[in-house]
Amino acid sequence: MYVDLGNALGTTPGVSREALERLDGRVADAHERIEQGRADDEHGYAALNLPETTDPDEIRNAVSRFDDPEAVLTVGIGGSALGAATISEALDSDVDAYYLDNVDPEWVSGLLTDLPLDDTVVNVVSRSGTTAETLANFLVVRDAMDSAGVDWTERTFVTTGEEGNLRDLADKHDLPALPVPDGVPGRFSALSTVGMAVAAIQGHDLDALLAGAADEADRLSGSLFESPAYAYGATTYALDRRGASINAMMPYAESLEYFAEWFAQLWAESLGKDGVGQTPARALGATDQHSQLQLYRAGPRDKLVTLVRPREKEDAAIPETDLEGLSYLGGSSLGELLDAEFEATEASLAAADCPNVRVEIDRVDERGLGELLYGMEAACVLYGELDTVSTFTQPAVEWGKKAARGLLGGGDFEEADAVSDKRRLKIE
Ligand SMILES: O=P(O)(O)OC[C@H]1O[C@](O)(CO)[C@@H](O)[C@@H]1O
Repeated sequence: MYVDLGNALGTTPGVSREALERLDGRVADAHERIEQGRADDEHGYAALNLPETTDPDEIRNAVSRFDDPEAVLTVGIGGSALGAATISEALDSDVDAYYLDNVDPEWVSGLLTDLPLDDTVVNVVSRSGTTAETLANFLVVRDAMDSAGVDWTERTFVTTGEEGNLRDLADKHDLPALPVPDGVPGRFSALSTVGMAVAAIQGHDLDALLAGAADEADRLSGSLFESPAYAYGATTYALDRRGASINAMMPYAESLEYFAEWFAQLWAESLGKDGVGQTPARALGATDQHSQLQLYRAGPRDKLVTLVRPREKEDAAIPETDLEGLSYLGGSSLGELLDAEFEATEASLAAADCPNVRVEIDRVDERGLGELLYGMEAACVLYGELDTVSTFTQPAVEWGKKAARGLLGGGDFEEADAVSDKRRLKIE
């Protein structure tokens, strides 16, 4: 992973090189704390050990019984789906990957109608084993398989913790079960059993994913000027402290669209604590140049833009044309145009004094994804240390979970009654 901070220096909001040099002392202290946490396999910090602790053979063996299915359907939500989706959506495979990570009935029913259930592997993923959306979707999928005359126990494996409803189900029906890594919150689990089982079924190179991550891990050091991951984490932190409370993650590759969604959970759920936290905005280049860029360039000075691209990509020629005014396109290529758009957007933001950071990988392959996923995770951990937040918890999500369960009659939750139907001003 390569990071270029040039367009974050002296912008508005902006950070100076001197300020980064002053911050580097705190980066060194944070790095020491992170390394100690890794050495002690502490909750959360253990995520940064995954390049060594994830066993690709364990994953490959667990799914080896599913011989070349037409499709793999993941039933999970949040970190239990987004890591796998980021990897599978970025890479080509003959095995189609689908994700049920919401409980929209029309969407779920439509997908199950279209899926070849007799040739689909179902991957049910939940660290806690109790997430309502995941378990509800699993029950619906199992019923659809029953109705289709498919033996669901022959086509289902689970990835879950040692306890919970999902573990009980696996034990009861002797389902293949992968463990979730200890001490790794879901949003940090892409490079583990949670995020890599689908990649294994799709035939992707798990070792290259982990090798890319290991490369980035090897570059973590006591200075942001030596580590792309820390450079990104420290600079986004410094910009947030100076007013850039929004970070628009804008990859210039359709294959990285899911990566922006994964990044949003990583950044929001890790850093949004006790009244602070930089808001991730999901964007896509070049598409959002015709959508959100107006706000990024001419709106409030409260954001930075992260521009991500692969340095190499397969290309497609733009045919020559004699159409009036289009000669500049003909004979060029879509890749050249996309690169020109990337660089023009970068320059446009810089010309308007808007902070932006360039992040590049060699190409969107397993190694590049490993670097990018690990690099952003390490950047997030550093940011959390600098912002002195509890990076690896997510207590604020619990209220809504209990309320939803209470509203369904799954448990008493007075607060839900206290709030619902009180604050209404219905305009109908
Ligand atoms: O893997 P689980 O336990 O089903 O949780 C799914 C997601 O829900 C959360 O716990 C938030 O509710 C995320 O942190 C997690 O990635």
